[in-house]
Amino acid sequence: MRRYRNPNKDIWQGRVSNKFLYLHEKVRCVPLNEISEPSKKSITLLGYACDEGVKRNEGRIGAVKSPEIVKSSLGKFPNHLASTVVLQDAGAITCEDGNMEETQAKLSTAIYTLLEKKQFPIILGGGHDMAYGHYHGIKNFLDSEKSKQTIGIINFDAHFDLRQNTNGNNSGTPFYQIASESKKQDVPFNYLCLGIRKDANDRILFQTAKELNVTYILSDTFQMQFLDEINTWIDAFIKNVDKVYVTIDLDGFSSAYAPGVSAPSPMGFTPQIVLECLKTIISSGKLISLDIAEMNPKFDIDDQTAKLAASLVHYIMHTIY
Ligand SMILES: N=CN[C@@H](CCC(=O)O)C(=O)O
Ligand SMILES: [Mn+2]
Ligand SMILES: [Mn+2]
Repeated sequence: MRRYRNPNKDIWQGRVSNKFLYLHEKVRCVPLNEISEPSKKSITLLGYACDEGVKRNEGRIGAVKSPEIVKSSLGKFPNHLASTVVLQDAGAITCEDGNMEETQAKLSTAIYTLLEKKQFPIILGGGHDMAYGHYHGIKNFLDSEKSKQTIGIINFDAHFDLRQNTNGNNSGTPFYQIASESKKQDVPFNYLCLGIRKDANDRILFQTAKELNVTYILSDTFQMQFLDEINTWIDAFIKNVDKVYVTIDLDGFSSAYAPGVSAPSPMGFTPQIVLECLKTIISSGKLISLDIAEMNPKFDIDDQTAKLAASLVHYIMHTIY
């Protein structure tokens, strides 16, 4: 299959217990075209091995290699999932020729398939252009169901990623593209950004956010001492939509936690506030799919960012089921 790599079982290694104590012992490698409807609850991990969008956005490339590194870190973590929960690795969507748009389309189709097969998808990027394909997969799936359901996008990020795509699409344009298409289709654009840095978004981006009615919390208030108020904003946002798509850009975390990204944030947020917000989002029962973007192993230190991404996946898996 073009733009697709089968799961590689060699990356799933670690301490051997023979009692499913570790996630590498729990995970099943299942190619995308063999994913079937589960009798139990099922989580599928899929890579988005593409940093073409980062390259086009003049960022530091390297994220293409991240999905397998995050999976490999996760495999060494303990497994506390119930035996009734299935965990699958479905490989990765790839981009060898610079055609990011076709890779996004391939991701969209993969998301549609995963949702149709009643999986909870966790997508590991790759650049944040992943969000454009991911959103479309969710939208196409919901549109195929008879009831019209609305999607709320919650983005943990230092950046709005609302750059206008007049000179092409890249890792900084996905939510602008979604907003423009939503307007044309007369579909609401529900976008909540958590952790926006004033020193990392220019005036045009703030103006665009205002015009598109984007709700956002700045990084200086996206902190544990404001948790009650933050939860009030999240609850109000979720109440207004049918399904929630969460996207976590690792460059929103302080570079003390996430040095391995294209655009680091020394003044970024903490893992604690993100876990609290994820708990709130998951408890709504509306979370349909999730991704983690922008991990760049080339700039990681002692695998800290890979482990942070793996810890987020670990927390999410153990909180949804
Ligand atoms: N994915 C988004 N990237 C940021 C990059 C910022 C930077 O290079 O400092 C953006 O376009 O805003
Ligand atoms: Mn970002
Ligand atoms: Mn981003």
